[in-house]
Amino acid sequence: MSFDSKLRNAIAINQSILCLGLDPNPEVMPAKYREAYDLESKSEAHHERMVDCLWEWMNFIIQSTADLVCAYKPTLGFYTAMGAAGLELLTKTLAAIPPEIPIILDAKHADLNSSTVMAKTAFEQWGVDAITLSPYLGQDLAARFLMYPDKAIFVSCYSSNSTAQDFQAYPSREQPLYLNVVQNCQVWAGTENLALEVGSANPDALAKVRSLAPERLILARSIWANSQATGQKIDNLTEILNAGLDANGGGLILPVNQDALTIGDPAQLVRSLRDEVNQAIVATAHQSPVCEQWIPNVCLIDQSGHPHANLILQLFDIGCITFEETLQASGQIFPYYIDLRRIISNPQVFDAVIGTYAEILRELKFDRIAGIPYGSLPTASGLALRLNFPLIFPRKEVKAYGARRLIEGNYEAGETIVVVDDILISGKSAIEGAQKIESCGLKVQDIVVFIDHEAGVCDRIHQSGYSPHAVLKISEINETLYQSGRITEKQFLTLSHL
Ligand SMILES: O=P(O)(O)OC[C@H]1O[C@H](OP(=O)(O)OP(=O)(O)O)[C@H](O)[C@@H]1O
Ligand SMILES: O=C(O)c1cc(=O)[nH]c(=O)[nH]1
Repeated sequence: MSFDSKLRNAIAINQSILCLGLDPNPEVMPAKYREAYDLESKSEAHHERMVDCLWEWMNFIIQSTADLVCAYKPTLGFYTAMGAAGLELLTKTLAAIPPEIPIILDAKHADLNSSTVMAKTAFEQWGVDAITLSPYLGQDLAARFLMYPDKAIFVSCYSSNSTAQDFQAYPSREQPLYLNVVQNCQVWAGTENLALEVGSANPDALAKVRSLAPERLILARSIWANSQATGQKIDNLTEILNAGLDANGGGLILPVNQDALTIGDPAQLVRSLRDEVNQAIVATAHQSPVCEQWIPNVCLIDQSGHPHANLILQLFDIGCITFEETLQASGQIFPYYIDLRRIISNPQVFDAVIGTYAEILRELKFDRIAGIPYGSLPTASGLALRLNFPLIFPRKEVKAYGARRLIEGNYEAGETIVVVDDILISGKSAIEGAQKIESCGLKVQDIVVFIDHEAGVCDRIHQSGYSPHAVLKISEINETLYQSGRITEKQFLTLSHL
């Protein structure tokens, strides 16, 4: 089962968004295990027994809390620090975790050279479901771990450590590096495979990350830093929930105070925290409709969200929608430009876009796929390979040399062709392409595009005798970008007045 499904199930079954660290730190070992541990530690030869003491402790924590948390998070450093015996302890601890509870290995891995083997060991040998990574090696590092479609990475984007401010807040409060990290890794992978880790007792950073990544899972850390002692209550729980929850009241994992590891009855502490958090979530959810109904001129994110919201944001982030006066093929000048040709340079986005076209094509009847040059040729090629259909394309200009063909690729007269284009603006390119195909004895019924620019273009396609299908309407893109804070009100209005 994928990390994403496992986590959702664990949240639902245990009614908990709490994640518990499994850190065998001898310094905070409870007295019950401490005595035996201290005794063993007096002798070098008794190293194995010391590890046994730590395992008994970890196992007790797991057995006490497995019905109260949505994930466990062992910190790799505590285990590797003990050498070979520590790795043995890790293996035993992982094995004690019930298979339905996802494991997030807190490795903060940051070494590119060892990343392939690390991914293999963590995901295949240890069987963990997710791993934390340091972001500064960039997408190359993440890519090694993203080779596993059922697993996930948590990109560590903000730390509560005060001296980390020197880096993460650089160069300015308005455009700090950590938000750059969030924005950048939005295009590395979809929401099922890439989550964010934010360590802060102060909800501000969490809120900023959430506004840039409205759809991502966030693992909050260090929220206990300002709370008074024994860990039963988080001082600013409501603020943290308001800052970190997504528009659907989910998408957030909270840590249990590490005090839970040190006390005699961890179940009681975790249960009372879980109940407190759940009540606060319900109270938070009750507040939202009131805001939505009564605050005028403020666009809040629609609770239901667009099913392709994540993809829309990724398209925006890779520069597919820009706001500059641009000459269109029709000769008109628009104050924006939609450039879907950029998707081919980002494999994750390209793959997701092809998936959305494929859903539509699977419902249609045709013999071959035709792409409209040039913009849609890569997409049509991707679809031909994904759906296992032959590909052709009408040439934009017929060459004065070579085979001088109007249609490239093989076909039989009378076959039905589905036409694939990226965007319908005036509809001219798609209609002319379909007509060229028909002029060679083929039939065209359906034209499938990624974006319908609206303003009557689908009517024109119908009037020319074809059926238009679009993954997205420009108005849906506009709404999603505005609700997520990606575009200003002025830009929203620009795209609204087509
Ligand atoms: O509906 P329309 O008004 O025809 O506009 C949409 C067309 O414009 C773009 O192609 P473009 O002509 O820029 O050529 P390219 O794909 O070769 O870049 C786009 O790829 C569509 O095919
Ligand atoms: O030429 C156009 O009209 C045009 C093409 C395209 O890909 N995007 C856009 O906004 N306009």
